[in-house]
Amino acid sequence: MSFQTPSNLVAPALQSAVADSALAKNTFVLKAGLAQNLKVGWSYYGRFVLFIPLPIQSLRSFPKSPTELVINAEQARIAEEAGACAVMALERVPADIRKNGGVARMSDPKMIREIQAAVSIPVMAKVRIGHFVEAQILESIDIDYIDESEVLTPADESHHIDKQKFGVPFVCGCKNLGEALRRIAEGAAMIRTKGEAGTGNVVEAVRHARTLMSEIRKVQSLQEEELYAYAKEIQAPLDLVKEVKKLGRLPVVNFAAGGVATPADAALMMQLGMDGVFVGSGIFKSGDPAKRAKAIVSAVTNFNNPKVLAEVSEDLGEAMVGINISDIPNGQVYSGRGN
Ligand SMILES: O=C(CO)[C@H](O)[C@H](O)COP(=O)(O)O
Repeated sequence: MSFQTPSNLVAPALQSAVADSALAKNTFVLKAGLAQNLKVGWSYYGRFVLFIPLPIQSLRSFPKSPTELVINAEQARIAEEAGACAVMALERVPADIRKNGGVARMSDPKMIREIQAAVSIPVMAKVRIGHFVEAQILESIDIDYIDESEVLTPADESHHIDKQKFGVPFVCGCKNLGEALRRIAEGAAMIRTKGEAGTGNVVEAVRHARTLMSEIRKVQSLQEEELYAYAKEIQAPLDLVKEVKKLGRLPVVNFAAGGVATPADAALMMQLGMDGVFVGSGIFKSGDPAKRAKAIVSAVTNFNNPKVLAEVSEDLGEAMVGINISDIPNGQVYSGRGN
């Protein structure tokens, strides 16, 4: 496998694409070009990108009131109009998966096709950890990216999907460097922190980002001969540990995910060194998803500018209420799934 090194050359193009789409309300500028980039394995540097996982039932029902949690067809484009570079098609945002319980599986392909038809930006969809047949099905319907996600109920407690066998790129979650490198060795083209999805609580995403970044700094400080023992300690392939030392970062794009609920949360994750942000429940469980989505896009782009962050944080309406991690019942801590 060859690893794609982030290329700063592509960053300005991507940045302007996001800015353009925010300006040109109904003009969707992140089209095939970006999809192509996604498919060739994230050969660009996605620092200014925001992903907004999109609840799929939004295409099927209209809200009964402004605070209705089910989102309508218009809102299917919220993410796109807000400047997101991709959407994640799923039936329920993680907060609802958490609330409803039961076994969470890959979404109905018909529903995913509806999302593909509704937006022009790339569409991602989730499979259960280890469920390679769900991945084969998604690949067959030309999904742009597969998320092998701990938010769904794991299908295999010991094995992740061998992602090298697929043409479609995969994203996987991690809590630390060892986990990230194991997923990359299996073929993941993108990594995200796991955080604790559906809680509206950023604390776990922060923990995972800090752990990952400090372990990357540790690798950089080690001498070559010390890498062997460290690779063994974190249970990661030696060649990838060496690659991290050389690059001073993961060899693939790394986004924050799980619990981001405010523009400040998104900027926090960016300042901690993430390349972009996934946001789902924090937007679609808030009082004004459209406004919050735009604000979060702006926060990701202007993550180092407190004045802009203050402006976009104003008057956003009700935020997602959120859950304290200590209140999550045993077995419902998603970040512990699939190590
Ligand atoms: O796809 C994901 C994980 O597979 C989500 O992007 C992520 O975890 C979103 O969580 P939240 O709803 O808390 O924003």
